[in-house]
Amino acid sequence: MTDRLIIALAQLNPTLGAIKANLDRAREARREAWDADLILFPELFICGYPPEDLVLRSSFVTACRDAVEELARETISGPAVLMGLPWREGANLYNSVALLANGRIEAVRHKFDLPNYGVFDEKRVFNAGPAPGPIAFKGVRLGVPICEDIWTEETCETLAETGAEILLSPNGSPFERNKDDVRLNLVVARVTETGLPMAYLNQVGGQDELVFDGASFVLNADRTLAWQMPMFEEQIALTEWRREEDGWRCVPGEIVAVPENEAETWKACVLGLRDYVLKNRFPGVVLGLSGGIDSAVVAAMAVDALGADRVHCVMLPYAYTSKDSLVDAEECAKLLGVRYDVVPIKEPVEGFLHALRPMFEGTPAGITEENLQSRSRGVILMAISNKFGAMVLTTGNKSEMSVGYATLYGDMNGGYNPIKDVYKTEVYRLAEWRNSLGHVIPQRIITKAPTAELRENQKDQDSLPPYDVLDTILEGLVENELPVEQIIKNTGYDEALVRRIQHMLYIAEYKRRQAAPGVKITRRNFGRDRRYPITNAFRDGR
Ligand SMILES: Nc1ncnc2c1ncn2[C@@H]1O[C@H](COP(=O)(O)OP(=O)(O)OC[C@H]2O[C@@H]([n+]3cccc(C(=O)O)c3)[C@H](O)[C@@H]2O)[C@@H](O)[C@H]1O
Ligand SMILES: Nc1ncnc2c1ncn2[C@@H]1O[C@H](COP(=O)(O)OP(=O)(O)OP(=O)(O)O)[C@@H](O)[C@H]1O
Ligand SMILES: NC(=O)CC[C@H](N)C(=O)O
Repeated sequence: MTDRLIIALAQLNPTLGAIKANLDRAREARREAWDADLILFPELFICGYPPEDLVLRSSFVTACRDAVEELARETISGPAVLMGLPWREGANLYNSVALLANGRIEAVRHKFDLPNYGVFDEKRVFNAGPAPGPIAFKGVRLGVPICEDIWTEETCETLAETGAEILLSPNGSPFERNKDDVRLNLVVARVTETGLPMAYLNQVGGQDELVFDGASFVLNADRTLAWQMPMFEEQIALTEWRREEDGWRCVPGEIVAVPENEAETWKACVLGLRDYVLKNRFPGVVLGLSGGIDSAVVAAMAVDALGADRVHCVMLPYAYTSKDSLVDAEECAKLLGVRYDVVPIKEPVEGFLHALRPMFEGTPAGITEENLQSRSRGVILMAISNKFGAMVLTTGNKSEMSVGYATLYGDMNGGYNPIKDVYKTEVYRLAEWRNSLGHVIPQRIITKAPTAELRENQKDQDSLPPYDVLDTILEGLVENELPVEQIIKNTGYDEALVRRIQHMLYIAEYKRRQAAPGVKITRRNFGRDRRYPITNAFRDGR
């Protein structure tokens, strides 16, 4: 029995499905933490989280098991390992953690509480394990509740009742604004109920729409914070634990400051974008830079994510593109230091109009002709992507995605959208915040009235309410699922307006189903968090 343990917390960024690379990263982490007794990895680290239906493939589960067996053999020397992997037992498949020590897999525990809400679908692919007991390691009983297991009381309570002395929780907990506070409150509750200290370890990195922020921490039994690890960065923390009269205590270590508000959102968008591009092996990104706020913010995020030399901006002017837009786009590209090209779309637009003239003869010009401009830009950006390999970024913010204010197969073209879950009012705040670190977005882009420039003197506010009004209504409808009547009562807005926005939101579902994925930053992103039918005749109170 020991009275001192060094436990390494490996807050790392796995690549989903890259089992060999993740195994190598685990080996490297073990070397870095060679003096530790034990190294803890995030939930399902060997394959990355969330593996979704990949775990339904027996070859995938076998490859994970083989990799973990290989690592186990190496634990003849150096630190023991707590490693997450999918674990098959007869007909059951569990989301598990294995203790690797003395050259073998010494113990396995399974996740008891499988999350099945929001973005999570674990009951679809995993079986719930039996209530786990502690794992004995060097004479210390370690409780290993896996992520959702700490979101309810039962697992930690069982672990405490069956003699656990320290709680070590591996997590795959995706980012949402202010979620670090939610997690801290949960851990405070579990620590209070059990009287046990807990190390909370989270994955870091982007995985499709999800961003894992890390922000791991250790809370002692007296509820004092012993460690706070960084957000959005890898780190291996060597935490020292001592047995004292009233139980185990983590010796206070580093407490790093975590970003908040715009800084937190910006970093999440940047990390989500960076990992999507790098993990899918694109050489860089290309986007249409219009001289408007959305594309300017996306370009700045892309530069922060990938470096200026991997970002290509293209201005695609037409008859309605103003002189200011041309000047602002060029200025923005200069400030960002990116490659900038101008490709006029007059000829393609006129080519389409010419081809359609016999059929369209006598019809009034309108949305159809406006969309041809957006679609010509979309075709050109995709051609640049095909030719040079860079992925197209699409730039629709959450306000626009909500009400269908974007052209399908036009400005909706693209592989990824870093601001998909960011409302327009927040896009402005992000631009101001980013400029406070270094001027990259010309001020006029932030102050001028938003316009799609698809016809003479067009302004977004011709067809939409002011964005602060729109965003308030949308937050009620999307984030909070409030009844229309409640939103009218809360805000005092015109009933017809709120009903119109609800209608626009519902009839744009078909567009969102065809939209590129983008970083989730809210409680309810358009993706897995909010699964509305496309064919939907329901309207509140009608
Ligand atoms: N339920 C459904 N299921 C499947 N498909 C459906 C559908 N309803 C319509 N459609 C199809 O979709 C077409 C309409 O969609 P679409 O072609 O995109 O065109 P639409 O939504 O009619 O027009 C685009 C809108 O976005 C605005 N816009 C465009 C570009 C940029 C910006 C900006 O500020 O960023 C704003 C523009 O002012 C206009 O209000 C229909 O013609 C039909 O083919
Ligand atoms: N003249 C243009 N040159 C290059 N890209 C353009 C141009 N106009 C539109 N785009 C692309 O289409 C997207 C949708 O733009 P649009 O100007 O229609 O509305 P927006 O949502 O206000 O965007 P932004 O604020 O970037 O202008 C832009 O973000 C940009 O990527
Ligand atoms: N992987 C999990 O079990 C995550 C679920 C948990 N509620 C979280 O977001 O942290």
